[in-house]
Amino acid sequence: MSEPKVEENTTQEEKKDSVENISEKLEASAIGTESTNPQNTQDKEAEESASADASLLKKLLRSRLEEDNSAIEVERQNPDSPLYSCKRFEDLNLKQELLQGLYAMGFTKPSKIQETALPNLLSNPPQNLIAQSQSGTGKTAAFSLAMLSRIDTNLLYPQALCLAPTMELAAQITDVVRQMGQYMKNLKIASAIRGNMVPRNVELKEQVIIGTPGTVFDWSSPRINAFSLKKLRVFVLDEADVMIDQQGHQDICIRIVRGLPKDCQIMLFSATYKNPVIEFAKKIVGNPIIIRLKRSQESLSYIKQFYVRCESFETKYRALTNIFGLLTVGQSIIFCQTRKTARDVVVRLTEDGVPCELLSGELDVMQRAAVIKRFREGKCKMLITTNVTARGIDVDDVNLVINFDLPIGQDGHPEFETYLHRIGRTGRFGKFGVAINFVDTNTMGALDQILKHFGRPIDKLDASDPEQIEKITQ
Ligand SMILES: Nc1ncnc2c1ncn2[C@@H]1O[C@H](COP(=O)(O)OP(=O)(O)OP(=O)(O)O)[C@@H](O)[C@H]1O
Repeated sequence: MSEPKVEENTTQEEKKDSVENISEKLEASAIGTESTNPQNTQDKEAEESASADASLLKKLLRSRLEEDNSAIEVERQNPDSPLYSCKRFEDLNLKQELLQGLYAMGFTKPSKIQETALPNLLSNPPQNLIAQSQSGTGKTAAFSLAMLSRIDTNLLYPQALCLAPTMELAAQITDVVRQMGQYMKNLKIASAIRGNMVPRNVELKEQVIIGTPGTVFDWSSPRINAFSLKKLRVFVLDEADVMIDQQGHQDICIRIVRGLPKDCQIMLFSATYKNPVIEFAKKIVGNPIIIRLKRSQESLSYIKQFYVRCESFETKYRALTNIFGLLTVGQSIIFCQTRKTARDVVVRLTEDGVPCELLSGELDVMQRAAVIKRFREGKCKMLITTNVTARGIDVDDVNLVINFDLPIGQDGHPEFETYLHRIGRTGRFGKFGVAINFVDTNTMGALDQILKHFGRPIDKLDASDPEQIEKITQ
């Protein structure tokens, strides 16, 4: 049996128009693939004009990306923005070594959720919290600071536990906590994800455990007995709505909550909560402070949303390759509804010589970790995936998300929360992002519902029109 994977730190270290002709226009500007539509081969001029559009767009996007830092400053001055704050980290009563960690990460001011949640989270006696804040607004940093503030690194046993729905997300949180706690002496972090094993009946020395529910529960069970829930001071549920709403996760999460001592602080964080989920959460979390967003605040104004009308896999695929010719700045994520579609897209792109990688549940643990690592490092620029990557993954160079398929539930209705989480992979912490939805006759109604639900514009996209292209970057 191997040792647990341990992260150790010592001293350093809406308005909707009908879209009809975008795919034909895009077909004329296919880049990296041969046009398969003979009607379009006639028009060489269209190709040249599309290529000029492409370079215009690239320039605009580049300048937009360069403006990002000042855009964040502008957001910070706007009281309606999720990045607005009137406090400084120095006002939040954080330990000196945590402030150092924040400075090392380049964080200068807290975001709204951080300045609102942290005083509550750090107060004594500890208070429970159910918090909502838009994607990419610093929830992870908020609860990581709270966990690190509550632990005593002189005590060598688990005191803080954080659960996340996927191992990629758990690994990402582990990274954030490690960076933030880099100046805390003796800090040790254990990563409880599938594949990491621990010896039986030997208490872990790590003060923080971050993992997925199954493995964490296993480690705490009498069979493994690697830590005691009863000794925890802080318990965090990230992506809390899915953790308490999804079969499989729910049972384990509830069993873990029931095993916690009465004075253990419980924090739930997510960008989305359905009302019944909040009601249920209130029942399992004693006397919580609740921070909620109005529906109109849930989606971010700096993620521009568009849609392209495509009636088949072929037209979607052509639209994809053409848009890609236009939007090659930074990195992108393409969401498909099924593993099969994701695989089919990857196969086609690969045949056409377009570098991309697949990340879906059909890959094993090691393969998934390797793909996400390459994506994070920028070695992979285009990720084709399913909902497995919809939540939480934070790669700040992602400036384009494409919904190759809209997220539609088995009941035929759009999955609003999944939509928001997917598009929230771009537009991180005030950065500019673009989300493009491919819709056909069957899903146009779902797009309409998404538009009405969030009350944000989802504009018609016509890539042959320079004005429209310019609109993308405004
Ligand atoms: N105060 C801050 N100053 C600067 N950057 C920050 C700050 N807080 C967080 N960030 C950065 O913003 C990005 C998004 O933060 P984070 O991943 O915590 O968002 P989130 O709200 O948890 O997102 P999601 O809802 O997608 O899980 C990260 O790259 C993080 O490093």
